[in-house]
Amino acid sequence: MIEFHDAGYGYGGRELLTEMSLTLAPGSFHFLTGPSGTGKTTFLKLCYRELQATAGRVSIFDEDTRGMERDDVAQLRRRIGVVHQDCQFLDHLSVAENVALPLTVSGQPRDDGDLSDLLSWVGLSEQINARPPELSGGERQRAALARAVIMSPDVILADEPTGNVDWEMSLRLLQLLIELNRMGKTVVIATHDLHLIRQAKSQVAARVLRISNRRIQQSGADL
Ligand SMILES: Nc1ncnc2c1ncn2[C@@H]1O[C@H](COP(=O)(O)OP(=O)(O)OP(=O)(O)O)[C@@H](O)[C@H]1O
Repeated sequence: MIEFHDAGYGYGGRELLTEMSLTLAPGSFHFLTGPSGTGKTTFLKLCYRELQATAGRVSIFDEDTRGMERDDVAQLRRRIGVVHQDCQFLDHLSVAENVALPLTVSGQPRDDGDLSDLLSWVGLSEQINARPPELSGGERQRAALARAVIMSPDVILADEPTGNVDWEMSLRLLQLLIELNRMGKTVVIATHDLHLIRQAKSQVAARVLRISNRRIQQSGADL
């Protein structure tokens, strides 16, 4: 589904990630971990072609992402939902409108029943008409997850989705991501939280990608 072939990336010629060869198979569940600043967000950006590898090659859905046309990139992004680390929203729109934004932007019809089901799945039924500044940290993360999955993507990339929330909320978010994986979605979660990785182990066949010394090391979830 997403394949790295001896891929590397550097900002401004300074190598950050190197010699990455790995496959994120359809329906797989991966944690991506490593100290702050080692390149987790950068790796995720390579996975949705926000960045292009500066060495080697990254293929997404069997397509080489080098020199891809803008339309092809847009097409590919529709199949990938991203939960960004800072989960930005448009503050003048309601939670429901923010979550539905990917549909609006791509000119697709919005089914209010489906939207309400999705918001209830993430536990935000009460906040449908709230504005983003009224949400707590955990509610924002769940709204960001709902927005990432509204287009029914095949892949979900979550960048520190439990960054600013307490343990109980982290588990709730993890549960939602595990449910998505059970529906057949490929899931990648970037996190510092080793407890979260251990917690997932009993429920899902998670693999761990650890960034160390500019390279990605793969292992099971036995930490
Ligand atoms: N646009 C950019 N231009 C130059 N350097 C950048 C850019 N984006 C990130 N970097 C640098 O690349 C390195 C890796 O950043 P990245 O955000 O991928 O790390 P991370 O592992 O996700 O960090 P954190 O856990 O703190 O979120 C950092 O040193 C960062 O300063």
